Amino acid sequence: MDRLREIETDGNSNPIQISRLALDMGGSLIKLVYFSRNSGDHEDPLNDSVPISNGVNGRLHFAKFETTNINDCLQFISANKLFFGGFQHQENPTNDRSFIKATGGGAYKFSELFKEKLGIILEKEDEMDCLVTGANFLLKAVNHEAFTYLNGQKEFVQIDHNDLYPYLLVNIGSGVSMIKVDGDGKFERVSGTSVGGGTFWGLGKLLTKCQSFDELLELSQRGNNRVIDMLVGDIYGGIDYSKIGLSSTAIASSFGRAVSNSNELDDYKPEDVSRSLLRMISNNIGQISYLNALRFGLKRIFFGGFFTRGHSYTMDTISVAVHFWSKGEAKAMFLRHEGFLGALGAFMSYERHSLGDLMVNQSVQIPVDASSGTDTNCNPLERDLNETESMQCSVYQA
Ligand SMILES: Nc1ncnc2c1ncn2[C@@H]1O[C@H](COP(=O)(O)OP(=O)(O)OP(=O)(O)O)[C@@H](O)[C@H]1O
Ligand SMILES: CC(C)(CO)[C@@H](O)C(=O)NCCC(=O)O
Repeated sequence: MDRLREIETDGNSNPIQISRLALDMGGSLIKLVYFSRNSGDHEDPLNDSVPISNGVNGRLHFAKFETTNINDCLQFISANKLFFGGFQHQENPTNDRSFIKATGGGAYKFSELFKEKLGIILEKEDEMDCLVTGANFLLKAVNHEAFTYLNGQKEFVQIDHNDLYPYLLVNIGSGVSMIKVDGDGKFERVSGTSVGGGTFWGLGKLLTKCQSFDELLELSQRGNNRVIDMLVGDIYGGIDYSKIGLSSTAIASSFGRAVSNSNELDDYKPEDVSRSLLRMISNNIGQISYLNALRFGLKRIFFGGFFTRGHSYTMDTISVAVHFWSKGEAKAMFLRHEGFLGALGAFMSYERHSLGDLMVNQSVQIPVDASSGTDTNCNPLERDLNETESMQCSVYQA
Protein backbone atom coordinates (compact mmCIF):
# COMPACT_ATOMS: atom_id res chain seq x y z
CA MET A 1 0.00 0.00 0.00
CA ASP A 2 1.40 3.30 -1.05
CA ARG A 3 1.41 6.03 1.54
CA LEU A 4 2.01 9.14 -0.46
CA ARG A 5 1.15 12.17 1.62
CA GLU A 6 1.28 15.86 1.03
CA ILE A 7 3.75 17.31 3.42
CA GLU A 8 4.91 20.74 2.37
CA THR A 9 5.15 23.07 -0.57
CA ASP A 10 7.99 23.54 -3.01
CA GLY A 11 8.12 27.32 -2.73
CA ASN A 12 5.59 27.84 -5.54
CA SER A 13 2.75 26.65 -3.33
CA ASN A 14 2.85 23.31 -5.12
CA PRO A 15 2.71 20.41 -2.75
CA ILE A 16 5.81 18.29 -2.41
CA GLN A 17 4.92 14.72 -1.67
CA ILE A 18 7.40 12.46 -0.06
CA SER A 19 7.05 8.78 -0.50
CA ARG A 20 9.53 6.35 0.79
CA LEU A 21 12.54 7.12 2.95
CA ALA A 22 15.41 4.71 3.49
CA LEU A 23 18.40 4.99 5.78
CA ASP A 24 21.92 3.62 5.93
CA MET A 25 23.40 4.25 9.36
CA GLY A 26 27.11 3.54 9.45
CA GLY A 27 29.91 3.98 11.92
CA SER A 28 30.74 7.48 10.64
CA LEU A 29 27.82 8.72 8.56
CA ILE A 30 24.07 8.33 8.29
CA LYS A 31 22.81 8.43 4.73
CA LEU A 32 19.22 9.17 3.69
CA VAL A 33 17.56 8.53 0.35
CA TYR A 34 14.00 9.66 -0.22
CA PHE A 35 11.67 10.13 -3.14
CA SER A 36 9.57 13.20 -3.74
CA ARG A 37 6.87 13.14 -6.30
CA ASN A 38 6.81 15.98 -8.80
CA SER A 39 4.19 18.57 -8.09
CA GLY A 40 1.68 18.62 -10.91
CA ASP A 41 1.45 14.86 -10.94
CA HIS A 42 -2.26 14.52 -10.42
CA GLU A 43 -2.59 11.25 -8.55
CA ASP A 44 -4.55 11.61 -5.37
CA PRO A 45 -1.83 11.23 -2.78
CA LEU A 46 -4.16 10.21 -0.01
CA ASN A 47 -6.23 7.70 -1.91
CA ASP A 48 -4.49 4.42 -1.24
CA SER A 49 -6.99 2.45 -3.27
CA VAL A 50 -6.19 4.16 -6.57
CA PRO A 51 -3.61 2.05 -8.32
CA ILE A 52 -0.83 4.04 -9.93
CA SER A 53 -0.59 2.28 -13.22
CA ASN A 54 1.74 4.71 -14.93
CA GLY A 55 5.06 5.81 -13.62
CA VAL A 56 5.11 8.51 -10.98
CA ASN A 57 7.69 11.11 -11.83
CA GLY A 58 9.71 12.60 -9.09
CA ARG A 59 13.12 12.97 -7.63
CA LEU A 60 15.38 10.87 -5.49
CA HIS A 61 17.03 12.99 -2.84
CA PHE A 62 20.23 12.29 -1.00
CA ALA A 63 21.31 13.60 2.39
CA LYS A 64 23.87 12.67 5.00
CA PHE A 65 24.72 13.42 8.62
CA GLU A 66 27.62 12.51 10.84
CA THR A 67 26.54 9.61 13.02
CA THR A 68 27.70 11.51 16.10
CA ASN A 69 25.11 14.15 15.14
CA ILE A 70 22.23 11.71 15.02
CA ASN A 71 19.95 14.26 16.67
CA ASP A 72 20.36 16.55 13.65
CA CYS A 73 19.28 13.65 11.47
CA LEU A 74 16.20 12.98 13.63
CA GLN A 75 15.40 16.67 13.49
CA PHE A 76 15.74 16.71 9.68
CA ILE A 77 13.43 13.73 9.31
CA SER A 78 10.95 15.26 11.70
CA ALA A 79 11.04 18.80 10.27
CA ASN A 80 10.53 17.52 6.73
CA LYS A 81 8.03 14.89 7.86
CA LEU A 82 10.02 12.27 5.99
CA PHE A 83 8.71 9.59 8.30
CA PHE A 84 5.50 9.60 6.30
CA GLY A 85 7.61 8.06 3.59
CA GLY A 86 7.62 4.57 4.98
CA PHE A 87 4.86 2.03 4.71
CA GLN A 88 2.18 0.44 6.82
CA HIS A 89 2.68 -3.16 7.64
CA GLN A 90 0.39 -5.45 5.68
CA GLU A 91 0.05 -7.77 8.63
CA ASN A 92 -1.15 -4.94 10.82
CA PRO A 93 -2.40 -2.04 8.70
CA THR A 94 -4.12 -0.45 11.66
CA ASN A 95 -0.78 0.14 13.29
CA ASP A 96 -0.22 3.79 12.49
CA ARG A 97 3.50 3.73 13.13
CA SER A 98 5.72 4.28 10.10
CA PHE A 99 8.03 1.49 9.08
CA ILE A 100 11.21 2.72 7.47
CA LYS A 101 13.78 0.54 5.76
CA ALA A 102 17.17 0.89 7.38
CA THR A 103 20.53 -0.76 6.97
CA GLY A 104 24.01 -0.51 8.52
CA GLY A 105 24.88 -1.04 12.16
CA GLY A 106 22.77 1.94 13.21
CA ALA A 107 19.63 0.10 12.14
CA TYR A 108 20.25 -2.02 15.24
CA LYS A 109 21.98 0.50 17.46
CA PHE A 110 19.44 3.28 17.04
CA SER A 111 16.19 1.33 16.65
CA GLU A 112 14.94 2.27 20.13
CA LEU A 113 15.89 5.93 19.61
CA PHE A 114 13.85 6.14 16.38
CA LYS A 115 10.90 4.48 18.06
CA GLU A 116 11.08 6.75 21.06
CA LYS A 117 11.72 10.09 19.30
CA LEU A 118 9.81 9.70 16.03
CA GLY A 119 7.59 6.68 16.51
CA ILE A 120 9.36 5.06 13.58
CA ILE A 121 9.99 1.32 13.44
CA LEU A 122 13.19 0.54 11.59
CA GLU A 123 12.88 -2.44 9.29
CA LYS A 124 16.37 -3.90 9.14
CA GLU A 125 17.93 -4.83 5.83
CA ASP A 126 21.27 -6.59 5.50
CA GLU A 127 24.10 -4.13 4.87
CA MET A 128 26.01 -6.18 2.26
CA ASP A 129 22.78 -6.98 0.45
CA CYS A 130 21.94 -3.30 0.28
CA LEU A 131 25.41 -2.29 -0.93
CA VAL A 132 25.19 -4.77 -3.80
CA THR A 133 21.61 -3.84 -4.70
CA GLY A 134 22.54 -0.16 -4.68
CA ALA A 135 25.65 -0.70 -6.81
CA ASN A 136 23.84 -2.90 -9.35
CA PHE A 137 21.03 -0.39 -9.61
CA LEU A 138 23.36 2.54 -10.18
CA LEU A 139 25.51 0.69 -12.68
CA LYS A 140 22.50 -0.41 -14.71
CA ALA A 141 20.16 2.54 -14.44
CA VAL A 142 22.17 5.71 -14.15
CA ASN A 143 24.05 7.27 -17.00
CA HIS A 144 27.52 8.51 -16.20
CA GLU A 145 27.67 6.71 -12.88
CA ALA A 146 30.98 4.85 -13.13
CA PHE A 147 34.24 6.47 -14.09
CA THR A 148 37.95 5.83 -14.12
CA TYR A 149 40.36 8.33 -12.67
CA LEU A 150 44.01 8.20 -13.66
CA ASN A 151 46.61 10.96 -13.83
CA GLY A 152 43.96 13.57 -13.17
CA GLN A 153 41.81 12.36 -16.06
CA LYS A 154 38.23 11.40 -15.33
CA GLU A 155 36.57 9.18 -17.91
CA PHE A 156 33.03 7.88 -17.70
CA VAL A 157 32.63 4.19 -18.39
CA GLN A 158 29.81 2.86 -20.53
CA ILE A 159 28.44 -0.15 -18.69
CA ASP A 160 27.40 -3.11 -20.82
CA HIS A 161 24.44 -4.61 -18.93
CA ASN A 162 25.17 -8.01 -20.43
CA ASP A 163 28.76 -7.92 -19.33
CA LEU A 164 28.65 -6.40 -15.86
CA TYR A 165 29.39 -9.47 -13.74
CA PRO A 166 31.48 -10.57 -12.06
CA TYR A 167 33.07 -7.57 -10.42
CA LEU A 168 34.64 -6.64 -7.10
CA LEU A 169 32.82 -4.03 -5.06
CA VAL A 170 35.05 -2.31 -2.53
CA ASN A 171 33.07 -0.21 -0.11
CA ILE A 172 35.36 2.16 1.77
CA GLY A 173 33.40 3.42 4.75
CA SER A 174 34.73 3.55 8.30
CA GLY A 175 36.03 0.06 7.59
CA VAL A 176 36.34 -1.61 4.20
CA SER A 177 34.26 -4.45 2.75
CA MET A 178 35.26 -6.29 -0.40
CA ILE A 179 32.44 -8.08 -2.13
CA LYS A 180 32.55 -10.31 -5.18
CA VAL A 181 29.37 -9.62 -7.11
CA ASP A 182 28.06 -12.24 -9.54
CA GLY A 183 24.59 -10.91 -10.23
CA ASP A 184 21.49 -9.39 -8.65
CA GLY A 185 21.47 -10.70 -5.09
CA LYS A 186 24.37 -13.01 -5.92
CA PHE A 187 27.44 -12.01 -4.00
CA GLU A 188 30.01 -13.00 -1.38
CA ARG A 189 31.92 -10.75 0.99
CA VAL A 190 35.39 -12.07 0.27
CA SER A 191 37.49 -9.77 2.41
CA GLY A 192 37.68 -6.61 4.42
CA THR A 193 40.09 -4.42 6.29
CA SER A 194 39.74 -2.27 9.35
CA VAL A 195 42.20 0.23 7.85
CA GLY A 196 39.68 2.44 6.09
CA GLY A 197 38.01 5.81 6.10
CA GLY A 198 37.62 5.83 9.87
CA THR A 199 41.35 5.25 10.18
CA PHE A 200 42.18 8.21 7.94
CA TRP A 201 39.76 10.49 9.74
CA GLY A 202 40.60 9.22 13.25
CA LEU A 203 44.37 9.23 12.92
CA GLY A 204 44.26 12.44 10.92
CA LYS A 205 42.25 14.17 13.60
CA LEU A 206 44.68 13.12 16.31
CA LEU A 207 47.77 14.03 14.31
CA THR A 208 46.65 17.34 12.79
CA LYS A 209 44.01 18.58 15.24
CA CYS A 210 41.66 19.09 12.28
CA GLN A 211 38.08 19.74 13.22
CA SER A 212 36.40 18.25 10.19
CA PHE A 213 36.93 15.58 7.59
CA ASP A 214 36.77 18.14 4.79
CA GLU A 215 39.46 20.21 6.48
CA LEU A 216 41.71 17.15 6.66
CA LEU A 217 41.09 16.36 3.01
CA GLU A 218 41.74 19.95 2.03
CA LEU A 219 45.02 19.97 3.96
CA SER A 220 46.16 16.89 2.06
CA GLN A 221 45.78 18.77 -1.21
CA ARG A 222 48.48 21.21 -0.14
CA GLY A 223 50.80 18.68 1.47
CA ASN A 224 53.95 16.90 0.37
CA ASN A 225 54.27 13.28 1.45
CA ARG A 226 58.00 13.18 0.72
CA VAL A 227 58.67 15.10 3.91
CA ILE A 228 57.47 12.20 6.05
CA ASP A 229 57.54 9.10 3.85
CA MET A 230 60.78 7.23 3.31
CA LEU A 231 61.34 6.83 -0.41
CA VAL A 232 63.27 4.13 -2.22
CA GLY A 233 65.74 6.87 -3.20
CA ASP A 234 66.30 7.74 0.48
CA ILE A 235 67.47 4.19 1.05
CA TYR A 236 69.29 3.70 -2.27
CA GLY A 237 71.19 7.00 -2.37
CA GLY A 238 68.88 8.63 -4.88
CA ILE A 239 68.78 5.85 -7.48
CA ASP A 240 66.00 3.51 -8.62
CA TYR A 241 65.89 -0.14 -7.57
CA SER A 242 64.94 -0.99 -11.12
CA LYS A 243 65.58 -4.72 -10.84
CA ILE A 244 62.40 -5.08 -8.80
CA GLY A 245 60.56 -2.27 -10.56
CA LEU A 246 60.84 0.40 -7.89
CA SER A 247 61.70 3.93 -8.90
CA SER A 248 63.63 6.18 -6.53
CA THR A 249 60.46 8.19 -5.90
CA ALA A 250 58.35 5.19 -4.87
CA ILE A 251 57.44 5.08 -1.20
CA ALA A 252 59.55 2.47 0.54
CA SER A 253 58.05 3.09 3.97
CA SER A 254 55.04 5.28 4.76
CA PHE A 255 55.93 7.67 7.59
CA GLY A 256 59.38 6.04 7.62
CA ARG A 257 61.30 9.27 7.33
CA ALA A 258 59.95 10.42 10.69
CA VAL A 259 62.24 7.97 12.49
CA SER A 260 65.42 9.17 10.84
CA ASN A 261 65.54 12.56 12.50
CA SER A 262 64.71 14.06 15.86
CA ASN A 263 61.58 15.88 14.71
CA GLU A 264 58.51 15.96 16.93
CA LEU A 265 54.98 15.94 15.53
CA ASP A 266 54.83 19.73 15.83
CA ASP A 267 57.81 20.04 13.51
CA TYR A 268 55.74 18.64 10.66
CA LYS A 269 53.17 20.61 8.74
CA PRO A 270 49.65 19.18 9.15
CA GLU A 271 49.36 19.35 5.34
CA ASP A 272 52.25 16.89 4.94
CA VAL A 273 50.96 14.57 7.65
CA SER A 274 47.53 14.49 6.04
CA ARG A 275 49.01 13.82 2.60
CA SER A 276 51.15 10.90 3.83
CA LEU A 277 48.24 9.41 5.73
CA LEU A 278 45.85 9.67 2.80
CA ARG A 279 48.39 8.14 0.50
CA MET A 280 49.22 5.30 2.89
CA ILE A 281 45.62 4.31 3.40
CA SER A 282 44.53 4.71 -0.23
CA ASN A 283 47.54 2.73 -1.41
CA ASN A 284 46.88 -0.04 1.05
CA ILE A 285 43.22 -0.34 0.08
CA GLY A 286 44.14 -0.31 -3.61
CA GLN A 287 46.65 -3.09 -3.06
CA ILE A 288 44.35 -5.32 -0.98
CA SER A 289 41.59 -4.76 -3.53
CA TYR A 290 43.84 -5.84 -6.34
CA LEU A 291 44.91 -8.96 -4.43
CA ASN A 292 41.30 -9.93 -3.93
CA ALA A 293 40.49 -9.27 -7.57
CA LEU A 294 43.42 -11.51 -8.45
CA ARG A 295 42.13 -14.24 -6.11
CA PHE A 296 38.95 -14.51 -8.14
CA GLY A 297 40.18 -13.46 -11.57
CA LEU A 298 38.18 -10.20 -11.52
CA LYS A 299 39.21 -7.43 -13.86
CA ARG A 300 36.87 -4.69 -12.70
CA ILE A 301 36.90 -3.13 -9.27
CA PHE A 302 34.23 -0.58 -8.34
CA PHE A 303 34.95 1.60 -5.33
CA GLY A 304 32.09 2.96 -3.24
CA GLY A 305 31.79 4.49 0.24
CA PHE A 306 32.32 8.04 1.42
CA PHE A 307 36.06 7.81 2.00
CA THR A 308 36.86 8.68 -1.62
CA ARG A 309 34.58 11.71 -1.57
CA GLY A 310 35.33 12.31 -5.26
CA HIS A 311 38.72 13.53 -4.13
CA SER A 312 41.25 13.45 -6.95
CA TYR A 313 44.33 12.49 -4.96
CA THR A 314 42.53 9.64 -3.19
CA MET A 315 41.13 8.23 -6.43
CA ASP A 316 44.42 8.71 -8.23
CA THR A 317 46.33 6.86 -5.53
CA ILE A 318 43.88 3.96 -5.50
CA SER A 319 43.94 3.77 -9.31
CA VAL A 320 47.71 3.87 -9.48
CA ALA A 321 47.95 1.10 -6.86
CA VAL A 322 45.53 -1.12 -8.80
CA HIS A 323 47.26 -0.34 -12.09
CA PHE A 324 50.74 -0.88 -10.67
CA TRP A 325 50.06 -4.17 -8.91
CA SER A 326 47.95 -5.65 -11.70
CA LYS A 327 50.44 -4.47 -14.35
CA GLY A 328 47.53 -2.72 -16.04
CA GLU A 329 45.29 -5.83 -16.07
CA ALA A 330 42.70 -4.65 -13.54
CA LYS A 331 40.75 -1.41 -13.66
CA ALA A 332 39.69 0.75 -10.72
CA MET A 333 36.38 2.52 -11.20
CA PHE A 334 34.55 4.94 -8.97
CA LEU A 335 30.88 5.72 -8.53
CA ARG A 336 29.34 9.18 -8.50
CA HIS A 337 26.90 8.20 -5.76
CA GLU A 338 29.78 6.61 -3.87
CA GLY A 339 28.48 6.74 -0.30
CA PHE A 340 24.81 6.12 -1.03
CA LEU A 341 24.95 2.51 -2.22
CA GLY A 342 23.59 1.07 1.03
CA ALA A 343 20.84 3.65 1.40
CA LEU A 344 19.79 3.12 -2.23
CA GLY A 345 19.77 -0.62 -1.65
CA ALA A 346 17.55 -0.18 1.40
CA PHE A 347 15.30 2.09 -0.69
CA MET A 348 15.03 -0.60 -3.37
CA SER A 349 14.20 -3.22 -0.76
CA TYR A 350 10.66 -1.87 -0.33
CA GLU A 351 9.92 -3.43 -3.67
CA ARG A 352 11.76 -6.70 -2.97
CA HIS A 353 9.47 -7.40 -0.07
CA SER A 354 6.47 -7.01 -2.39
CA LEU A 355 4.43 -4.86 -0.08
CA GLY A 356 2.48 -3.59 -3.06
CA ASP A 357 4.51 -0.47 -2.75
CA LEU A 358 6.40 1.34 -5.48
CA MET A 359 9.45 0.36 -7.40
CA VAL A 360 12.02 2.37 -9.21
CA ASN A 361 11.86 1.70 -12.89
CA GLN A 362 15.20 0.23 -13.80
CA SER A 363 14.48 -0.30 -17.45
CA VAL A 364 15.19 3.24 -18.52
CA GLN A 365 18.28 5.33 -18.27
CA ILE A 366 17.66 7.81 -15.52
CA PRO A 367 18.85 11.25 -16.55
CA VAL A 368 20.92 12.89 -13.90
CA ASP A 369 19.82 16.41 -13.29
CA ALA A 370 22.11 19.30 -14.14
CA SER A 371 22.14 20.27 -10.49
CA SER A 372 23.65 16.92 -9.65
CA GLY A 373 27.17 17.97 -10.47
CA THR A 374 27.81 15.91 -13.56
CA ASP A 375 30.84 18.02 -14.29
CA THR A 376 34.30 16.61 -14.27
CA ASN A 377 35.48 18.76 -11.42
CA CYS A 378 36.68 16.50 -8.69
CA ASN A 379 37.19 19.09 -6.04
CA PRO A 380 35.88 17.28 -2.97
CA LEU A 381 33.84 20.15 -1.70
CA GLU A 382 32.30 21.01 -5.04
CA ARG A 383 31.20 17.62 -6.21
CA ASP A 384 30.02 16.17 -2.93
CA LEU A 385 26.49 14.90 -2.99
CA ASN A 386 24.57 16.71 -0.34
CA GLU A 387 21.12 17.79 0.67
CA THR A 388 20.65 19.74 -2.53
CA GLU A 389 21.43 16.70 -4.62
CA SER A 390 18.63 14.87 -6.35
CA MET A 391 18.03 12.60 -9.30
CA GLN A 392 15.05 12.73 -11.63
CA CYS A 393 13.38 9.35 -11.90
CA SER A 394 10.13 7.46 -12.31
CA VAL A 395 8.68 5.13 -9.76
CA TYR A 396 6.33 2.34 -10.76
CA GLN A 397 3.75 0.32 -8.94
CA ALA A 398 5.09 -3.14 -8.13
N1 LIG B 1 31.65 14.77 6.63
C1 LIG B 1 32.29 13.64 6.95
N2 LIG B 1 32.44 13.31 8.25
C2 LIG B 1 33.07 12.17 8.59
N3 LIG B 1 33.61 11.34 7.71
C3 LIG B 1 33.49 11.60 6.41
C4 LIG B 1 32.83 12.76 5.97
N4 LIG B 1 32.86 12.76 4.63
C5 LIG B 1 33.51 11.67 4.24
N5 LIG B 1 33.93 10.95 5.30
C6 LIG B 1 34.70 9.70 5.20
O1 LIG B 1 33.76 8.69 4.92
C7 LIG B 1 33.89 7.62 5.84
C8 LIG B 1 32.53 7.02 6.09
O2 LIG B 1 32.04 6.51 4.88
P1 LIG B 1 30.65 5.76 4.78
O3 LIG B 1 29.56 6.67 5.16
O4 LIG B 1 30.60 5.14 3.43
O5 LIG B 1 30.84 4.63 5.87
P2 LIG B 1 29.99 4.25 7.16
O6 LIG B 1 28.71 3.65 6.68
O7 LIG B 1 29.90 5.38 8.08
O8 LIG B 1 30.95 3.15 7.78
P3 LIG B 1 30.72 1.59 8.00
O9 LIG B 1 30.06 1.08 6.73
O10 LIG B 1 32.08 1.03 8.16
O11 LIG B 1 29.84 1.46 9.17
C9 LIG B 1 34.51 8.23 7.07
O12 LIG B 1 35.21 7.28 7.84
C10 LIG B 1 35.45 9.27 6.45
O13 LIG B 1 36.65 8.68 6.04
C1 LIG C 1 31.88 -3.77 10.08
C2 LIG C 1 31.43 -3.09 8.79
C3 LIG C 1 30.84 -4.13 7.84
C4 LIG C 1 30.33 -2.09 9.18
O1 LIG C 1 29.91 -1.38 8.08
C5 LIG C 1 32.60 -2.33 8.12
O2 LIG C 1 33.05 -1.33 8.96
C6 LIG C 1 33.75 -3.24 7.71
O3 LIG C 1 33.66 -3.91 6.73
N1 LIG C 1 34.89 -3.23 8.46
C7 LIG C 1 36.06 -4.03 8.19
C8 LIG C 1 36.07 -5.23 9.09
C9 LIG C 1 37.04 -6.29 8.62
O4 LIG C 1 36.72 -7.06 7.69
O5 LIG C 1 38.15 -6.35 9.15
